[in-house]
Amino acid sequence: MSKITFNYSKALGYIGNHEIKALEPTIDIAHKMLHDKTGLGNDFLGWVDLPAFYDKKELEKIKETAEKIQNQSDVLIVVGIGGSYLGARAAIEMLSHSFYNLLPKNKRKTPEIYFAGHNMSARYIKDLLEIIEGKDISLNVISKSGTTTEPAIAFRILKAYMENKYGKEGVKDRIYATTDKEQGALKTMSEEEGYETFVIPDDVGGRYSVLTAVGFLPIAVAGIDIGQVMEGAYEAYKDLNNSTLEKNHCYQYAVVRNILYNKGKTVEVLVNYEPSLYYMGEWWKQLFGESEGKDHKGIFPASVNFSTDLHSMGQYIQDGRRNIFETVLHIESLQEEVLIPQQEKDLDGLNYLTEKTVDDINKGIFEATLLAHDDGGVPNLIINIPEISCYFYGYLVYFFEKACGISGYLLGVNPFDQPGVEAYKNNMFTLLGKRGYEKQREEMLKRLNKL
Ligand SMILES: O=P(O)(O)OC[C@H]1O[C@H](O)[C@H](O)[C@@H](O)[C@@H]1O
Repeated sequence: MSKITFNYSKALGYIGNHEIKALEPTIDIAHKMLHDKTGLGNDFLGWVDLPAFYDKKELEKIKETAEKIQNQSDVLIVVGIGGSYLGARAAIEMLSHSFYNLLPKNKRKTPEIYFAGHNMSARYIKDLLEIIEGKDISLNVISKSGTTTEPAIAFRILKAYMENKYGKEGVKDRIYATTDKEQGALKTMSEEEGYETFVIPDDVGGRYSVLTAVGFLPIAVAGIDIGQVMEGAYEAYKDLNNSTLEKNHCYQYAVVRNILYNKGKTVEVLVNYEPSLYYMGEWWKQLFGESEGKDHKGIFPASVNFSTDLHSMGQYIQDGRRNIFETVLHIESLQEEVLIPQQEKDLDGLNYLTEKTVDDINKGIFEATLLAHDDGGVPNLIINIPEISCYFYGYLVYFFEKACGISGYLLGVNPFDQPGVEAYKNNMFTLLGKRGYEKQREEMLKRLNKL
């Protein structure tokens, strides 16, 4: 089976192979820290061996429940935020029809899937309630802590809506909770209300949790083969379980991005040429942003969608401040073939392209951009993905998770905590008047010119 590979030849004008070699001993240490669980954040390394030692019974239970949801409902609502949302959305967007929810019933045997709890927009919730009106609904609420405000509020609203529709007894069979095995409000509520629960292992943090029930239940409901996803992750687990830089493309990526960072390339832009990879970029940003952005350091992860953004952000990348490098998700071969039709009168002057497919043009844009950005002073890293498939989704997820862990250790941070996200939460609780947060309220209201 072909593999995901890493190519940094378009960064060699900025870094030398000797610099990569010089990091070999450090990489060996970082590898051991991850595998022997001796580094910072070692309580959260359950994801490292997950593809080899995952709970097979749980996976079967997920498949059965997914089938049940497919049969019982027209719609699945997935409530979650951050790591309890992005991985599933990335998989469903990458591996399903581009217009999945709009497909007619005879073309899509699986439920429509909507996400909630990842924003606090009244408008979004109103519109969602309108779109699900008259349809049969199942809901998967996902929260590791079980206490995150946005999904908890969205769940409260949707739970009330569902109880009104199906009764308290009826919803027992339609609400599925994915949370900690014993802690948190969601766990307590699920026990009290009698919801079926799925467990997020203690030692797997939110942004590393897509290969557990967190990602797998919604992904399976969409009709995606989660066994194949795990197979891909397992292959990555085996391929990347060595610290030989020459062989380990994932570690090469971690090393190269750190060398570039140390040379002032502080922004990494993840590039895709397939709209279905948009949420892969969102997932990747959380993974790297929360893992590395701390102690006043870390690469700023950004993402762009080409060729759309070549007509907007392309200007900045080509010509703006030179603190950027790009990492391109390059899909080597696409199944879909769309031909460019010949026209008798060549009014738009495009007849010279009629021997080519749309994907040929997309690849042409990729190669042209690669050279242009190289000329413009932007190092380009390429991650070659043989094709868009469940298997390579799993492989890619594990590739990035491991690169992120290693990269964080190279940077000297704990890649498995996120202390920075608490700041806004504390302010919010204070301002909204949560009990126990009264102390700074007055001072905060003054700062907002509300007193
Ligand atoms: O799964 P939950 O506990 O609800 O957390 C959801 C998300 O919220 C947080 O604030 C964290 O910054 C994220 O790392 C996490 O993925």
